[in-house]
Order: sequence, then C-alpha cells, then structure tokens
Amino acid sequence: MSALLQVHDLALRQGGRLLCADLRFTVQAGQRWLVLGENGSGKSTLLAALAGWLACPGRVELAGRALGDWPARERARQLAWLNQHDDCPFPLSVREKALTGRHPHLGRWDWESAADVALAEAQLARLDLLDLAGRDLATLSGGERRRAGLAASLTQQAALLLLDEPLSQLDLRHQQQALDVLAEEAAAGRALIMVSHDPNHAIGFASHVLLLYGDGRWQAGPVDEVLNEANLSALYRHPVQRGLITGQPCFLPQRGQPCA
Ligand SMILES: Nc1ncnc2c1ncn2[C@@H]1O[C@H](COP(=O)(O)OP(=O)(O)OP(=O)(O)O)[C@@H](O)[C@H]1O
Repeated sequence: MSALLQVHDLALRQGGRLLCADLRFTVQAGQRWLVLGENGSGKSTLLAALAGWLACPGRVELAGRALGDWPARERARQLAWLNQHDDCPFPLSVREKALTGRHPHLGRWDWESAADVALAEAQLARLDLLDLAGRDLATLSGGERRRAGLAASLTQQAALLLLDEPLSQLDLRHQQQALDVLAEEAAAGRALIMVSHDPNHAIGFASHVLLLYGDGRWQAGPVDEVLNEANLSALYRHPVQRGLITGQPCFLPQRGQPCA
C-alpha cells in the first residue's frame, strides 16, 4: 500500500529559529496521529507546511506526488486543514460554514447541490450543531464555533485531515464526541494529524504520536513506543506521571514540582 503522506527531511523555521530539523515520518490511510509539544514548538507551523501554505526545505509527498505539484483545488480534495485561527470576517451561517467544505468539489460557477447540503447537515448533526444551522457564526460560543470549523473540515471529505487543536474550547462531552467522530473517519480510511495540548487525547484514539521539542528535535512513531513518562517529561520540561484509571493509562503533570 502506498503512503498517503511522506515527509522527508523537512526543516521548520520561524523568525530565524530552527523549530524542527530533518523531520521524517510517513502517514498511511486510517492512521490517527497526535502532535504534541510546548507552546511555540512548531505544531501549527508544521500543519501549515503540510497543507502547502509554507515553503520549507525538505520534501512532502501527498499520495506519491510532491505537495507543490498539486493544483490547489485538487489538493484541497485530498487534504483538509482546520486552522487554529478559523474566524470569518463576514456574516456566514453555520450551515454555510459547513458548506465551505464542498468548495473544492464545485466548479467555478456551481452552486451547492441538495446532496452537498445534506452532507454538510449530516456533519453538523454528528457534532450536535444541527439546531444552530441557521445561526450566524459570529453569535456562536467559542466551542460551538470550533465544532462548526470541524464540521466544515469533515464536509470536505478529504483523505487527510490536518486539525490544529480541534478540541480546544470543547467541553468534556463534546471532546469525546469529536474524538468518536474522528475515529469513525479514520475507520472509513481517512488519515488524521491532530494537534493537541493533552497527551491523554492519544489514549484509545491515536495510533501514532509526533513530539516536537521546538529546538530541532522530534520523535515520531506508534503510541506505545513514543508516549511515555520520560518523553513527555522531557517534552514539557516538567515531570509527568503515568497512572491507570480502570485499566486505561493516563498522564498527569506532577504537582508541586518547579518548572524547568
Ligand atoms: N511570522 C513569524 N515571525 C517570527 N516568529 C514566528 C512567526 N510565526 C510564528 N513564529 C514563532 O514560531 C514559533 C512556532 O509557532 P507555532 O504557531 O508553530 O507554535 P505552536 O507549537 O503551534 O504553538 P501553540 O501551542 O502556542 O499553538 C513560535 O515561537 C512563534 O512565535
């Protein structure tokens, strides 16, 4: 099976600072990657590079073809990017926001079809947003708006979802709901690369983890190999303890410890 995404020797820099050097990893269809790291370690920069919005040294191949060789519309059918800052400067209903995910699939002068609307509304329903479909995006709470952005990414039906903190601002139930929806997407063959600040989002969800240390170093691999106390303590420069809750591992910061 050929890889959906191949990252070869990618270097991430911002403002003259090297964030990540020689990054190499491969994503197959159905895999769920969680990206972890401190504030400013380069997680959003990585997603921007993988989305083709940031030119970086190295090579990224999407479905066997260099990222830069994809025409923008075709690339957007393959790859959805939920940005961390997903605000909209003009009035837009929640339904219209979800429908933006269909734009790469429409011709220049096409309107969305009934099937497009049905698909968008189905994604809103999965995220508990159908009752708000007619509301202006600007009137939503932060968590509701975040879920509307995720619904738009799902409506795009891309093979690869790049999700920058899709669970931020979501309450506990909606976090779990979103994780369940994303797990369904992965089971249907889509690949996910999701940024989070909670290593526990990996538990029972992620298949792989990418740790970005923000100083050039990184670690990537299956959850069982990469997600452990030692790596997380080094990543966050704070002692992290692994515990068990009803047989499930969980990671917690040690209390009362000075920060490094
Ligand atoms: N245009 C820019 N000029 C200079 N520095 C920048 C620029 N854009 C981003 N940076 C810096 O690059 C670093 C990485 O930013 P990035 O947004 O990728 O971090 P992140 O890991 O996503 O952080 P967070 O967890 O806070 O969202 C940060 O220190 C940021 O201040």
